[in-house]
Amino acid sequence: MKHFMLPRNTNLRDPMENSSSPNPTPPKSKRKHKKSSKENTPPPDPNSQLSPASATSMAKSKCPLPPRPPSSNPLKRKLFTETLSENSVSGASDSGVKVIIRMRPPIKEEEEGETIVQKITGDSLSISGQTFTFDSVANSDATQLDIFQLVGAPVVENCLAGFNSSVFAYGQTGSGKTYTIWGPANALLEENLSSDQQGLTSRVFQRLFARINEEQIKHADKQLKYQCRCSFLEIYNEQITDLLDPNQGNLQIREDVKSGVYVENLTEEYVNSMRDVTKLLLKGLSNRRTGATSINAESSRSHSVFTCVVESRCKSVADGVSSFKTSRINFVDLAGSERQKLTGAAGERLKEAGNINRSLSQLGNLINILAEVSQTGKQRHIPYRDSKLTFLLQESLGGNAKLAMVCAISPAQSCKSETFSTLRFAQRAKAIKNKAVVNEVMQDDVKFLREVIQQLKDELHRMKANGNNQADPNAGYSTGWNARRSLNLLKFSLNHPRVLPHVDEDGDEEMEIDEEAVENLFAQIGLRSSDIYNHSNEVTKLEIIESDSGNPTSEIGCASDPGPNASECGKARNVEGTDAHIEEEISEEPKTSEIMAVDRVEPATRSPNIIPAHESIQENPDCLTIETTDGNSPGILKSPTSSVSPKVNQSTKSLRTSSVVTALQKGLKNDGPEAITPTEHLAASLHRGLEIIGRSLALRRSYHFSLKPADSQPTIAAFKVDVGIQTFPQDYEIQGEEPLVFLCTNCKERTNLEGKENNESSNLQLVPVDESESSEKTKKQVPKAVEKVLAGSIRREMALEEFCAKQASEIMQLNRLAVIDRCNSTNMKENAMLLLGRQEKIKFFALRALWMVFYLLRNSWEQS
Ligand SMILES: Nc1ncnc2c1ncn2[C@@H]1O[C@H](COP(=O)(O)OP(=O)(O)OP(=O)(O)O)[C@@H](O)[C@H]1O
Repeated sequence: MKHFMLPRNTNLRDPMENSSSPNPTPPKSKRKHKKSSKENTPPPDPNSQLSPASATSMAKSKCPLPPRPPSSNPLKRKLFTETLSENSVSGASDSGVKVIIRMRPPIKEEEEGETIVQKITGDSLSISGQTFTFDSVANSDATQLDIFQLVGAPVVENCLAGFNSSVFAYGQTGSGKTYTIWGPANALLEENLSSDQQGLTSRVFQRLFARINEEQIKHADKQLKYQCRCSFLEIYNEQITDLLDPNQGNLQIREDVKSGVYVENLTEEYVNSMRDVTKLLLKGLSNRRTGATSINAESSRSHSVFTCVVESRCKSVADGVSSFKTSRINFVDLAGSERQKLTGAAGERLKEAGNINRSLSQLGNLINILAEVSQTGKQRHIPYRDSKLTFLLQESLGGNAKLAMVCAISPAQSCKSETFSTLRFAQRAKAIKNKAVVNEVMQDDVKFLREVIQQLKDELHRMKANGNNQADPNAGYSTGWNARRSLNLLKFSLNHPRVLPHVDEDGDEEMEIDEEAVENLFAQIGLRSSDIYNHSNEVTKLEIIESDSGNPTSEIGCASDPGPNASECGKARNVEGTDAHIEEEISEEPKTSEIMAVDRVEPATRSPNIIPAHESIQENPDCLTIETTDGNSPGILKSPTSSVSPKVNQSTKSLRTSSVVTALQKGLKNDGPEAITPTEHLAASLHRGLEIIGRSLALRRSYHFSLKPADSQPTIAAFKVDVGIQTFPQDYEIQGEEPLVFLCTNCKERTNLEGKENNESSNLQLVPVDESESSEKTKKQVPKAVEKVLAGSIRREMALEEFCAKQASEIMQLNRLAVIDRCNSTNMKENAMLLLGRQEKIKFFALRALWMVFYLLRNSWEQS
């Protein structure tokens, strides 16, 4: 049951903790929870013996109650089902609605008339030659005890087992619903407690208290304790009234993720004995709206719902682990359907009848839909909110509750049409499948989740601390890094080992281009695309050459250590077989450095429009890194080499915006204390990069990649646009004079690059080439290669984003479960995920923007 009529936050509270008193402290609520001082000594049980099934159920249980359950709250239940160990969860049981037909004896006026309903067998009847079959058919001579044994006894055992249960009485006015559920009013009086007229509710409570007593004695070693609290309400003309405090009218139904559906401000009172319950029943029933109709002198004009929440706690003798169970029993006496013609209702009665019929028709409609869903498996909208009744009782209708429907009928010919209607309703109700689960939480589970929450809190604090430390050049990176660690932590905590989905980076799928988005991007960074295209007239052609010869020029960018010794980053490693490509994956251990292969790039003629990397780094650290291995190189264009189809190899994976942030923050440090956010850095970088590219585009320069043959001439240093890689041209030596040696601070490996074989991946170079010698094919290949690089990165980022979203949803579920320790960490953890999401979004945005720019470039080249 979805916490219907339960005060907020009461479901998983532990009122019995530290309480040896049989009368625990009432929950905090506007509703009253009156303790009873009565002894929990059940009166003699007039009802029949325990069912064998229940005895078996008890015997099997480790604690006296059946297997461990998910929570009654669907969200909590889901989380438990998904995250906790097998033995802590019992599966949901699909249970059909139990339908019992009860035929009342003919009343005086009907005695002379014809009886049209005949019971055929224990579960079937016939009416006007038509046969109907249900779970049970109770003839007019069936006693209240018979009905208790059919319906009430299972309710008690289910309740003790931790299942929610509901009993609905449905039928036309005067058919015996009230009689069945409550019994005649005088049967509730103390002197008549053993009367055979007693209604179902009284009998259930008698049995319940007897069983509770029995179980507590039997499992005293496990400190088994029970606690019951009750509420009583009516829905009259679509308004809810508290029958235990009728001054509280027009109560509102609320729903939240923690408590499910409940009635705000509804009185709840603790009950420890039959006497307590009787008192409440008498009080509530006397406050019910009744009225005389031609069929029933005391007709109920409202739906009334009596609810009892039973909570239990026990401790396993073996391991000392406590378990908490919560179950709920609803007794629902529906107002009777009536035909105005038949009842002769007028005035207020007529208005009531209209409301009653409307409400019952909405219930019928809901039952039809639920029956259809159960039979066909089709997903449909279930209109629970059509009426107060269905909204309030939604958990009983197709949800987490075992439902029994007692359909009362009259045998009289005059009621034929109504009886048919009731039987058809009963048939449809029979088709509904509920999913009742045992509502139990183990202390171990609570402990585990508390630990996870604490870890997440700590992680969030660390992230925040790092994120706020703008002056620290490492801040951005470490924040990003911690975000990854958080994901790992989550992955670990939630016991969901998973890796980022593999993305084929070299895939050739076309990416969708949003021209408008490109324009927006330009606008955002303060440029108009037209400005860019009309910027300059110089013609230069750059080519990325893949060299497999000696003298490979490689840069190993130390992306992860942009601190004070950042200049040491980009230290030597043998390019071959080194970390030429960095897989962007979540690893359990933090990586202290990311080493990226960058190719030596030689400048063409030193165009004023092309900014050397070292200048750009010194003058404007925010720009995209354009590096040169030799800032002093003469501006001689190298003869183009024959082009080979470019391979976007592993080095392309070095396009990482996480490094951008790092690099930018390094620059930030050099620039002084002024705090610039990573987003601003990114925007500035894009601005600068686009400007450069735009100028080149305006000059109708062609960029393309080629594979440089092994025997190619040493290239002259040129510029290379390498997104997100911090370069340190000052560390470069002119090729041929000194071996190029770079050492990463972290790995401290020193490798002489000279004369070593080059990994293909490290040899991408951007060099000026003669346009005339470039083939059309090559022209197209250049942007395509870049496109692939960017597309791959974008896909990877998208995958990461998707992963983050999944993790976020898991955290959300975890947050919902956080009711267990009443921690207010929901927002914190959500913020954490937002933070994670933002990091990834920045990267994704940057890559996407660059990809768009290159796409435009390609178009332009193709056109030219
Ligand atoms: N099984 C029964 N045995 C004896 N009397 C019965 C039985 N069922 C109903 N009655 C009597 O029939 C009358 C109408 O019953 P009841 O008030 O329970 O009908 P109802 O379905 O609740 O009607 P309404 O919907 O108008 O409230 C009552 O006087 C009740 O005592």
